[in-house]
Amino acid sequence: MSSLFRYSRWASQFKKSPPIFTLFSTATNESQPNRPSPPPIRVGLIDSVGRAVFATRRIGTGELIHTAKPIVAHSSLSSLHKVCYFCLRKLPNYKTHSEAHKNLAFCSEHCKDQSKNFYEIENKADWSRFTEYCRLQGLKYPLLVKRFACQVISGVVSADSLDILQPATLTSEMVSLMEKEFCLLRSTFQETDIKGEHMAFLTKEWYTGVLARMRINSFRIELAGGSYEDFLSSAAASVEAEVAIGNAVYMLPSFYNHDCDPNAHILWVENADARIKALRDIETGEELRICYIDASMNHEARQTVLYKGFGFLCNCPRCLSND
Ligand SMILES: C[S@@+](CC[C@H](N)C(=O)[O-])C[C@H]1O[C@@H](n2cnc3c(N)ncnc32)[C@H](O)[C@@H]1O
Repeated sequence: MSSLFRYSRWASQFKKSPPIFTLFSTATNESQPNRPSPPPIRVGLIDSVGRAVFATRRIGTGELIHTAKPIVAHSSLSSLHKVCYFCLRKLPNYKTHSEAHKNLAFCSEHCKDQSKNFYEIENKADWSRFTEYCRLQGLKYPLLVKRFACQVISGVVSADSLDILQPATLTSEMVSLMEKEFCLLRSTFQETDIKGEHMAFLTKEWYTGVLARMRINSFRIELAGGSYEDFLSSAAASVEAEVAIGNAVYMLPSFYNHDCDPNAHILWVENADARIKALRDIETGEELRICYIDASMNHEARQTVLYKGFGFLCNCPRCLSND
């Protein structure tokens, strides 16, 4: 099946839905008053961009709209032994690369416990060839797919749990370039004692489908330094900076569309838990948008980066006015 066909089949699922639908209930639960209130947002569908996030009440500047835990996270290769395997929190006394031994470290018993099952799966294999290949090719998504595959094998997530996310359209050239990393991933698992039936999902089609979703929906995690006020002044992270501690995929943040003059912002303070905050006052019913790129670039450069990185031509008001 061609990637384009797969994408149009994915997109047509949503055309069958009413124009605007609510995926996440925002009603307060009066029978459980101690439960935190649901976030003041709903996910709806609009013609120009597909799914989108809307405010269900007025949201003030600087308000924390919601937090989100990753579905899957992986440290960047340069941070591999410097951050917690599970939450990517910086470790106080990390080992240097030459000292580092095979096992990765945790920041707490809680993180160790949360990732116990898939950490054991990952630790059964020798990932040195796979990791080296990713390092040489400058690849980050295969590392996320590897971690996700370990989660699937361990049974903590199902193999189709990312299917709801929008996939990138992959050219046949991109798909053939993935052959080597896919083969390395599969052969690394095959060298372990993991039973074949637990790896039945690990086909090339599954790999490319997951990677296509990660290309569009994964976030590069940079911890916010300084005060939140300092951070508000910088609406977007630089795509090229070397300060990322890792990458992660989330569910709800994946429904936020891009704007070159956003009203919301995603940030990370101490680990991979994301916080979505309002950059300015947002009215009830207004769409919430974040900025995927460095918004200080000029119009042409922004369009190029968005098209190459995410495959879309930006239709935000700033771009439509050629600013
Ligand atoms: C992370 S997803 C956002 C949620 C997406 N609309 C959905 O239905 O899943 C990013 C995709 O949304 C669309 N999109 C987001 N921002 C856009 C914009 N400013 N202009 C045009 N399309 C946009 C593009 O198709 C892009 O690949």
